[in-house]
Amino acid sequence: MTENRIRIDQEEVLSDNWYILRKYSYQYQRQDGATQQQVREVYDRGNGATILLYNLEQGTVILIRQFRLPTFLNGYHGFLIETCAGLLDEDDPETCIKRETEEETGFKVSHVRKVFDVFMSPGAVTERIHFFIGEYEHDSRSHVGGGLIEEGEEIEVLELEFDEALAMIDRGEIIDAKTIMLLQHLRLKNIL
Ligand SMILES: Nc1nc2c(ncn2[C@@H]2O[C@H](COP(=O)(O)OP(=O)(O)O[C@H]3O[C@H](CO)[C@@H](O)[C@H](O)[C@@H]3O)[C@@H](O)[C@H]2O)c(=O)[nH]1
Ligand SMILES: [Mg+2]
Repeated sequence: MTENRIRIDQEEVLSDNWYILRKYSYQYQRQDGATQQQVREVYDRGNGATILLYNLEQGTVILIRQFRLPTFLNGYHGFLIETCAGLLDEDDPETCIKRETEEETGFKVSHVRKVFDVFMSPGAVTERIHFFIGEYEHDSRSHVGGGLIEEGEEIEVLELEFDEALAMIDRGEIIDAKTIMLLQHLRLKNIL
């Protein structure tokens, strides 16, 4: 598989509002050498970062709860439990996640560890999310968190026993992909 099997012929902006939705027309070369014209819509909202904060002594993790309209529209009550996360904007992933951690949870973290990065919805969205873990301490909390009121954020900070968070996946109470992946990562690598 090489890049030269793909030739972008046309790009049309369908919506350029908060983020950008484009329609692409491209030539796709199949494995037998035949070419095919294909059309796909792609949503570009930049890249993001997320972090699972954990405390080794207490055996706890920090998660957040906030309203997510797309989940509400798809039959859920909308108040999703997630790991802290944000869009990169102009920052590198590590700077972004440290900033988001303080904005959303109030904790200042100085050391974070990158674990992997992931395309979360590769059929439709360009976004690649950088995943981190990091230890938090109560005395490094500068405020109660909550996010930015002017951006409409109302973020509830939850401190949970790690085993309880894992049980919440089994009970269907945690249903966000990045959150499940990071909780399972801590267990798989015997970190907590
Ligand atoms: N007015 C307006 N505001 C928007 C719109 N879309 C997003 N916002 C606002 O833009 C801000 C983005 O906040 P961040 O904390 O930077 O991003 P996030 O929404 O938490 O996204 C993170 O999690 C996503 C879900 O897993 C990830 O997709 C993303 O990469 C990132 O990690 C939020 O205040 C959100 O309400 C929109 O269409 N209109
Ligand atoms: Mg966020």
